[in-house]
Amino acid sequence: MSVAVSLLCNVFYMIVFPNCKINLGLHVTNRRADGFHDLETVFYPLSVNDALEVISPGTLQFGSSGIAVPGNAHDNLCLKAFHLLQKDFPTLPRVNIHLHKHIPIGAGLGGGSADAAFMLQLLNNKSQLGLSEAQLIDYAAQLGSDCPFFIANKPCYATGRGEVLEPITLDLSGYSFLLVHPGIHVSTSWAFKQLTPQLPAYALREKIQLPVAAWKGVISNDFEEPVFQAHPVLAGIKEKMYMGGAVYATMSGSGSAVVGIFPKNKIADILWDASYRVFKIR
Ligand SMILES: C[C@](O)(CO)[C@H](O)COP(=O)(O)OP(=O)(O)OC[C@H]1O[C@@H](n2ccc(N)nc2=O)[C@H](O)[C@@H]1O
Ligand SMILES: Nc1ncnc2c1ncn2[C@@H]1O[C@H](COP(=O)(O)OP(=O)(O)OP(=O)(O)O)[C@@H](O)[C@H]1O
Repeated sequence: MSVAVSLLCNVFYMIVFPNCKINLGLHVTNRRADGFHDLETVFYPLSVNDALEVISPGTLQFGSSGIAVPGNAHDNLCLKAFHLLQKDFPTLPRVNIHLHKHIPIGAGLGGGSADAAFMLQLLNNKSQLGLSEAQLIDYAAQLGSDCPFFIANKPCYATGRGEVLEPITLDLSGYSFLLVHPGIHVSTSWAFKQLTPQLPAYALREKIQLPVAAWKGVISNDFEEPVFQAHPVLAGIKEKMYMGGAVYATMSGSGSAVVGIFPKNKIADILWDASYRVFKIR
């Protein structure tokens, strides 16, 4: 490719909409020597989205609007994704990034991981880096345990740290979803420390294929016990969802978002505290 064509390829304006995930079942099975834990879970993508805008070439800049992202902007996962690729592709043109943050943070919805994974994919496509899905998953795993899932971004049974992904057939399009985040920020590393890893009492990989109506009391999230104990309001949210007709309800990841699965277009009109963030995905 000539220099002129290669430069042209790197001139782009792009907006993508990173989505969130929920965990359906989650078991922490082993504490590892590297400080992480082995787990098994089923990841399911849902359409609550951020907006990620990237302009190239530019001066390397990051700005955000919407929900305030805690911490220093230099540590934002979007920039970390850029720097990670730049290490291996030193000629990667600098980009101007704007993130509009809509996915609640510290909610177990993987929003930061989604932003990072979408950034990797965008740079790979627009700057024609030629990375395969497997290579992108390797990069994503360096940015966070939830991050590789968003490269696949389809229902997956996950093991390892969360990066060993096996796509599964799980179509929940016949249901509506209610996501409630009461504003409690749960630290993921704190949540892992509350658990004693153990082998699960049932095979999640098989039980997830049962009808959703059979999941209650079968498919569980190990984090619910300690996180509900620390924040009893969360158990109340889950209970309200069942009272409102949810077919299944669970906390997502290490919390604190609670998700209810309802019959299609039959999400109950539950009155929530005005400070809660409530999302209906019909
Ligand atoms: C709880 C889940 O959301 C379930 O999908 C994920 O396991 C969390 O993934 P994540 O937020 O991407 O987590 P990371 O950013 O990789 O790690 C944050 C911290 O959580 C703990 N951590 C995370 C993932 C894992 N498999 N074992 C861990 O022990 C570690 O203390 C780590 O320092
Ligand atoms: N683009 C980003 N969006 C959100 N958080 C970010 C971002 N970049 C860095 N962070 C940092 O990551 C932390 C957690 O982000 P995230 O929203 O992925 O957590 P979470 O909802 O608990 O997800 P998980 O399911 O991965 O635990 C925040 O406290 C924030 O400081």
